[in-house]
Amino acid sequence: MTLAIIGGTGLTSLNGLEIERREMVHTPYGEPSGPITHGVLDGKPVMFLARHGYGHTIPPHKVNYRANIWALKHLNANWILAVAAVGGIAEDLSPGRLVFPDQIIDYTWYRDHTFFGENLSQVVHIDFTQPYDRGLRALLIESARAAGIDAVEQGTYGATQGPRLETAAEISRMARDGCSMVGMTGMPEVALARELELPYATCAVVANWAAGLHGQTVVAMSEIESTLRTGMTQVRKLLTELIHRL
Ligand SMILES: CSC[C@H]1O[C@H](OP(=O)(O)O)[C@H](O)[C@@H]1O
Ligand code: HPA
Repeated sequence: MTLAIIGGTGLTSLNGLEIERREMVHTPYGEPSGPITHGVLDGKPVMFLARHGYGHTIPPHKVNYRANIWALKHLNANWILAVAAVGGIAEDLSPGRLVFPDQIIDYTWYRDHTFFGENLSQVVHIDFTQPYDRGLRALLIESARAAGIDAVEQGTYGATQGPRLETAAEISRMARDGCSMVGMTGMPEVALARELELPYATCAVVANWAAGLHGQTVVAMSEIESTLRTGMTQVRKLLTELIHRL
């Protein structure tokens, strides 16, 4: 049974991964973000894919989400753990914290968002009431507690189009909508995983307060980068616990 990890901003490689090989998969939907790395992490088989490419060259609206998810399914991944950087909207989502979203609102547009859009013998509507896999989320929560990580165990991810950051007014609207965090890659990734029946959960790292919050006049990329560096050390600790529970 193999865990696939999709690494986002701040996670283009996995510390401690014993790499066995890298494999490029050509999919009916085009090329994934890069080769899939097969290896062993803490004694268990793992696949790793850098969402924005290994040199972080693919912006969020240009990621080929369909090719990425299709490739992981094709390689027989059993679970997908997505690692993502987000801006914190809710009071408790301060920079540096980990959060495991349980809901998502899609504000993206014009992305290839379904495998069921063409060449069908009948129309398919998947259930998406609970977008994230309950079992994998439960393991994330248990793993964080075991690792002594003070993670926020639920929240609503608002997925924006990017690549620009949001205006203060957009963040106010998202807060009114019930979003507790904001990122640019949550959709359509999680929906595509559900379409292919791949259990998927997200571990998000809060990189910054979202635009306009807490008296902030600009969102500084330098601050985001340094917060993510420490956040990813926590993610690595979490992975050790998670892997032994799968
Ligand atoms: C200000 S960084 C924005 C960038 O980081 C997040 O990427 P990912 O979800 O892949 O970690 C966010 O969605 C944006 O793409
Ligand atoms: O403030 C943000 N907005 C959108 N995506 C993000 N990813 C990290 N921080 C942010």
